[in-house]
Amino acid sequence: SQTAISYEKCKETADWLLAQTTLRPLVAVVCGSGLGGLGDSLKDAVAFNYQDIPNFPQSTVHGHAGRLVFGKLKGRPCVCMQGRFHLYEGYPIQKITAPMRIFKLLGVKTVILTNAAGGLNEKYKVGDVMIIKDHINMPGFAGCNPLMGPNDERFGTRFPCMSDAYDRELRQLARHVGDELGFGDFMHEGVYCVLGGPSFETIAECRMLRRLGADAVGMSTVHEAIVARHCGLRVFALSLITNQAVMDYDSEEKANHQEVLQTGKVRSEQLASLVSTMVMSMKHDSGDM
Ligand SMILES: Nc1nc2ncn(CCNC(CO)CO)c2c(=O)[nH]1
Repeated sequence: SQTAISYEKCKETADWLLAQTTLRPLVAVVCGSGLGGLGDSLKDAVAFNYQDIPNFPQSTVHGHAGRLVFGKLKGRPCVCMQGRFHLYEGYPIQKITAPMRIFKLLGVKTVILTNAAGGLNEKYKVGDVMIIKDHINMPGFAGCNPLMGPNDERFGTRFPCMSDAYDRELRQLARHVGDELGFGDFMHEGVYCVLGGPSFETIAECRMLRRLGADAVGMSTVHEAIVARHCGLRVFALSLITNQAVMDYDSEEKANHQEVLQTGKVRSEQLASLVSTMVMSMKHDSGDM
């Protein structure tokens, strides 16, 4: 059901948060499975459990804390979601993406989305990082799109363009910062395909998605990116490759969540320094940070 999260509800939540902290974040970071550590590196942090925030959904997935953390990354005001929401948890898609609209009403300009994903591109190794340059919205093909239903012009236009969803400048910045930090040999740029989950994809589905041009497969991020772009936020997104999707029938490999979380631990501090260095280097003069 497309239970719309109304402008008024998002505004109520944003106003509640604005009353709780003097921080005014310009960047929001969404931490994927096992990448919640990013939120622990915020300075002068003020944290809210999702269940204490009016109209906020609750995290139900192991590896997703369920906290909204306001603080500073290298001196820049940020807000970090430790735990995000997925279709497979049974949430209406508009509940999953409501935080993007709340960030917009908080005055956030840029959203950084991170996730754990399976590698479809044979060049990718477990632990690699893929900068998302574009997405394939499989659920969207079947009408499962967060913008379905009446459009609220106060957020954005009825038919938003998605050909520029993943900000080119921020992708260039990420590649530059990655090279500076010596991460170049495990960083890639590619196409992320979202599926509903919670079952991992079959071998036939992996082979099909690869043929369709996908480099990584996951169960999140795309819905948030669409809603963020609809309301005019800049979007940067990256995937931590936590396993290689199984591509041939005689392979013994089996995707599992523990492996996803384990890989997240290995890379999370490097991802934290990539993201925090990006946040520090983002343009501020023109104020469209
Ligand atoms: N093959 C494969 N590997 C993956 N690693 C992480 N994810 C994203 C899904 N993450 C879930 C389960 O770990 C938790 O949100 C996937 C996926 O969907 N497929």
